[in-house]
Amino acid sequence: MSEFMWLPLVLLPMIIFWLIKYYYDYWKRRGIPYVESHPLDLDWYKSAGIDYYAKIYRQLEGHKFGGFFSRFAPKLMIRDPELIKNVLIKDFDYFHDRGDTTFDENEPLTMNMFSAPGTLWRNLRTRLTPTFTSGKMKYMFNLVQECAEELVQAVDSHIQNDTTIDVKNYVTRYSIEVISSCAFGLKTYSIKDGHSRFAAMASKIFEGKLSARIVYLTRSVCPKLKEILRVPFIGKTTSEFFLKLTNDVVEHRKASNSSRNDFVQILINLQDDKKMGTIEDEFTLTDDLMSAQCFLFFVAGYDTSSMTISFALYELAANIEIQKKLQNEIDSFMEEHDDQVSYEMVHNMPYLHKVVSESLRKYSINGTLMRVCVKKYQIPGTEVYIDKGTEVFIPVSGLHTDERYFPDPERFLPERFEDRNPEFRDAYLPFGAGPRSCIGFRFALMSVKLALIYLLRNFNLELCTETRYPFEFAPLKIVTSVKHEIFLTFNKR
Ligand code: HEM
Repeated sequence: MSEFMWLPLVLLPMIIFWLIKYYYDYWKRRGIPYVESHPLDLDWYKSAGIDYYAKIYRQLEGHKFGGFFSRFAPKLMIRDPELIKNVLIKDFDYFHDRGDTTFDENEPLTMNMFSAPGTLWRNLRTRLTPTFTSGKMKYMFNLVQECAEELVQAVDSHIQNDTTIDVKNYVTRYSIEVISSCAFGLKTYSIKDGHSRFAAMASKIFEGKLSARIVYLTRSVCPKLKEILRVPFIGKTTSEFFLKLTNDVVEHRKASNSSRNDFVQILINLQDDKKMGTIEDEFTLTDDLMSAQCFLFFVAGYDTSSMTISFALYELAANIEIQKKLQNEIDSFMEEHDDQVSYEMVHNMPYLHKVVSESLRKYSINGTLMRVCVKKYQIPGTEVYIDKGTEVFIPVSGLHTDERYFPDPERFLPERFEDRNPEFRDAYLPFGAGPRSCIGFRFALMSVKLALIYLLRNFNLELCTETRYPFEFAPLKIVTSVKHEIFLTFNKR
């Protein structure tokens, strides 16, 4: 036996170590400030986005941008509000894709506006923008209002026996009802019953099963793998449920020649309108694409809105003076309007708007915005180039908790939205910014504000012994959510 047999045993680990080090020195080699990392650093897996991106943001303190590693791959974080505006708005042509690796032409539901790249995204966004105008929101106002009334009834009957309420549970049921009603034209009775097939399917999408996490991870580390592995991102049952649901609703509407003021109707009209549905660039709003957009409205709208309402309710219970001030505003508006809530009224309540804005600041619903660089880009004012394919992150939760823009960031202070200077404005990104910002923000504000108006008009809220704070945020979710219940005491006013 050769005396050098041991050599590979020593050399191989050294080579592997060197290759890993070389890979993880990606940002160092490029002369860009960065956060040190290694393959065993699994912070991205263990922490919630709201905490994770704020931590990286703080680690890059003093730099306008910097590199980090997440999901075993190099990413770039842009910290400076001026540069962020360039990425999101001015130089949008370089960053029009989100780089969402869930997009898959073989999986109809993933072909939605959030995940779609390039031309498909542009086509969808252009066609669907008119769906979200104030005019269209007004049509849906009554549907959402009905849900807010049901929410009050459900809370009212709960507190007959027990004044302690898990607000997260109730407002999730409310949000499911709102979206199922406005996106699919369906009554699910989830507020009253607490259980519905729709709600069960919704929880399946978000329950973060290990298999879904593995698929998501492998796709984000190596997008090519999806062609080889062919494992669907959305489970078969969920996928079939939502595809059939939209098909049934569409067929029923067409067959009965009936119509309703909801998203599915707007999409049916869009499909029927030859000028809109099929234009020169041969974009056709197929049935599958239509289902994918309804599914997206549901996915994008239900957790985001319910968590926003839950956080606001918690803060109102924790800050009784703010709660009283908001109740006074609601009461005086109701008196002025003969106890009738209208779309205009909801949007003209200044203090309510500040309370919602502050909740969205303190609890960033998305810890980060994501973009992918689609062609080589020079960062303005520097000699640094971002390569095509680089994933770019905008650290919303970091900006929202930066003392420089929001003094005393831990404090819930709606008054900070009184006179917003431009610097403050640029650092505030709850709905993103630019052509790819949240298309549903008007709808979201309408449903969040209506729930708050109805609940505060009818109940006084207080913290109770079961209220858990600080919150423990759930890891690996796109939407910031709390792992546990949010208990509050409700008393009839
Ligand atoms: C409080 C509730 C909500 C919050 C905080 C929120 C936040 C966001 C954020 C941060 C983005 C990414 C923006 C960017 O990358 O610049 C986004 C995208 C999106 N949101 Fe929302 N959202 C909410 C509710 C809704 C609702 C109710 C809908 C639909 C009914 C909706 C539909 C969408 C869609 C379709 C996109 C993708 C837009 C595109 O890529 O063109 N969102 N949302």
